[in-house]
Amino acid sequence: MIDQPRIEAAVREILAAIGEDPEREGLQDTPQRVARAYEEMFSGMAMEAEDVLATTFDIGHSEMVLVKDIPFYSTCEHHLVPFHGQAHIGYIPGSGGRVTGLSKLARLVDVYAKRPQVQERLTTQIVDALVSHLQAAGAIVVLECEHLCMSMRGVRRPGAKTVTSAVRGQLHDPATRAEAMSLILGK
Ligand SMILES: Nc1nc2c(ncn2[C@@H]2O[C@H](COP(=O)(O)OP(=O)(O)OP(=O)(O)O)[C@@H](O)[C@H]2O)c(=O)[nH]1
Ligand SMILES: [Zn+2]
Repeated sequence: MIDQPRIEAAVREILAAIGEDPEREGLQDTPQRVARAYEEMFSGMAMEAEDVLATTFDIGHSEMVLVKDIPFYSTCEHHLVPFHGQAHIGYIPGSGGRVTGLSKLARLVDVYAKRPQVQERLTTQIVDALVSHLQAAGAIVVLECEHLCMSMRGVRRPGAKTVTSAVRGQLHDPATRAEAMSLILGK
């Protein structure tokens, strides 16, 4: 649980610091709104990957499962502004052939995306969770993101895409990796 009164006090302070009047009508409820928004944006702080991946099915499928174009939003830990994009997640079930529900892969993204993040760590945390908690024999995660800290401020390059990838286990095999990448890129 995040400390809502503390966020509210901090937001009031920021508003005053930029020269605003936190008591003017339009801003009176803003600290509470921001606190509620942060509760959602940082909800991953209270979630564990193992809980999300606890539901598994033994359907004897030992080939790659890939869910692509999973939209997500995260928060850049350097500037506390959003970065967002699409996640592509593939894994090869472990020797028991256990797979998880497809929606759980999108939930797994949120466990780590809904925290202050950098894209590289988000990528490796997702891929490592598939190995640790789903016992996947191989896993690949590719993230394609736009960082608002690069678009709306600073270097101001809207549209620039950052692509990160991480592979584990059997996905190190060049042919398997190439198959995954062609499935991901074959839009
Ligand atoms: N590697 C990596 N860098 C990121 C990510 N998100 C933001 N950044 C970068 O973090 C860097 C922070 O650089 P600093 O020089 O400390 O901060 P800054 O003065 O605000 O930098 P500018 O954004 O260039 O104005 C910037 O280059 C951002 O583009 C990310 O997910 N991964
Ligand atoms: Zn940033």
